[in-house]
Amino acid sequence: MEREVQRVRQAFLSGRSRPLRFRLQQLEALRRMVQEREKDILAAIAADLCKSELNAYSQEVITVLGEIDFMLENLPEWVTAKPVKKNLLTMMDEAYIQPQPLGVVLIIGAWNYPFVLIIQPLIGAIAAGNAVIIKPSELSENTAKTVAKLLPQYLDQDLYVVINGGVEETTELLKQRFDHIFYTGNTAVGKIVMEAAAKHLTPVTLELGGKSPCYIDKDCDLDIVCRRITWGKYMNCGQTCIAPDYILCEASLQSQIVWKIKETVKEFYGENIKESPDYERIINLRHFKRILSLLEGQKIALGGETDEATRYIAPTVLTDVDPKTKVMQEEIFGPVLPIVPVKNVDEAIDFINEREKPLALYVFSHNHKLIKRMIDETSSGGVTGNDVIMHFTLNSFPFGGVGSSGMGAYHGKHSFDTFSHQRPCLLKSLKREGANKLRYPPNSQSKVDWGKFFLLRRFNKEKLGLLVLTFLGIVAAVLVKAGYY
Ligand SMILES: NC(=O)c1ccc[n+]([C@@H]2O[C@H](COP(=O)([O-])OP(=O)(O)OC[C@H]3O[C@@H](n4cnc5c(N)ncnc54)[C@H](O)[C@@H]3O)[C@@H](O)[C@H]2O)c1
Ligand SMILES: CCCCCCCCCCCCCCCCCC=O
Repeated sequence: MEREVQRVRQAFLSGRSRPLRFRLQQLEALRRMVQEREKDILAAIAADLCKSELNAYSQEVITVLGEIDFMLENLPEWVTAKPVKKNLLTMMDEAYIQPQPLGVVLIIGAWNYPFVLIIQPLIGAIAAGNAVIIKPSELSENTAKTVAKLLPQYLDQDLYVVINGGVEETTELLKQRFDHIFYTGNTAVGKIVMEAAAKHLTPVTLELGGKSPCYIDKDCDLDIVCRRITWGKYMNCGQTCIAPDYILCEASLQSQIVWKIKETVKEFYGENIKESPDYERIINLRHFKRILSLLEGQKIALGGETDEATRYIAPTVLTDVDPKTKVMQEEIFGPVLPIVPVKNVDEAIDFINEREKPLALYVFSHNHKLIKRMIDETSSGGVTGNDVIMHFTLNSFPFGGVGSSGMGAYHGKHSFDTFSHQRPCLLKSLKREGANKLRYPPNSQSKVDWGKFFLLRRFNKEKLGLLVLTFLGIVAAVLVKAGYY
């Protein structure tokens, strides 16, 4: 492992990942890989998650292609140095921020969207000029193998390397020194990753999970609300980090919600859900049993049917759920939707704020003020009003958690920034030494007064201020040269 990381570091130190032209070429090659090997990629995702190729394409491949195009379009502007505002003491100098690559980045992916969750951060890391080691999830082994086979056929083989393996290999990998670690997965392992990173003072991005609430106000169109929630909850069989985890609403709305979700489930997946190409399965037996254990003692208002042999769990809704029960203590990550009755929006806000900060928050209402209030008075990684999941699709948004749902963010420019160091560069001349005397010892009250004047004085009108400051700067330089202080 150590030798492999060393090899990637040597490739980074060669400097070839840095030029803009190289980054663009690699991103184009990655796009070619996705286009030319689409069938292999879709077949691998389908095998891992019992997912139709159409769904694999719309949930994973579209996102990846969109992200590559966005990078190719904007990268030339992002990599250029950005001049910054100067003060009087540096007004004759060159001052700019130059984004630079961090070095060797480790990307650890999760199994639930096994392709996009490693390739989307990879796009950002390449765009920022880094070398990358990718560790896909061992639970989605078909996608892991396919990515390991395809990437070296299209990308620089020494700069971008896939290492496959489970806990043992990841543990070994985490002992190595990286310049950034980007981890997607559960919160418990997130802590392990952060602890390992701390040994080398390596910065981390942690894309974690949590229980994302969904508040339904009585002033709304329940048909539409339930259709949108049904889509986001049961997509990928509930195994989506930003799926609505549970519903908060007034008790009287419950029966209507159950009825409308039931109708929508029929509309989406047909009479025989097991036969639907749009309904996936639970990833493995451990998760299947974990989700079943969450149903114990609950009032099942819809679904509840299961089949261990195929790891099938029907779209399920629980009503009158007690917040103290197990289903409300952990992220469900399966097709089970508890409804917890609350009296009103105040109680819903308190309920959310008494718990860990979620990755996403959803609020449905015709009342725009109520939605704004919910946003103002709570915290979560992201929010969507009157829909679910969709904020993930906008790559101008930073995607990430807050508190126990994660730290750092990515997508689009935010990925580029995550994998870059914003380096402040100040280029002075060895001339004009007279003005510099102000800061050299011995210090004096008049030097401090001039310093206060140059650095702290504010002028209302920017242009006028600059003119006055320029004039005063010249006067000061003359005074300094003439030895007046
Ligand atoms: N925020 C996001 O973007 C996002 C996306 C997808 C999933 N998630 C969250 O991830 C969770 C589901 O994923 P998961 O954790 O089951 O995925 P997982 O089991 O695939 O684990 C994630 C990664 O961690 C590694 N890993 C597992 N145990 C480890 C250990 N002891 N030491 C070091 N590495 C280890 C695995 O090899 C894998 O690569 C959910 O909580 C979900 O909300 C978050
Ligand atoms: C039929 C064409 C529809 C076009 C696409 C519609 C938007 C699809 C959005 C899918 C979003 C997938 C979410 C992936 C979340 C991954 C992170 C968490 O697990």
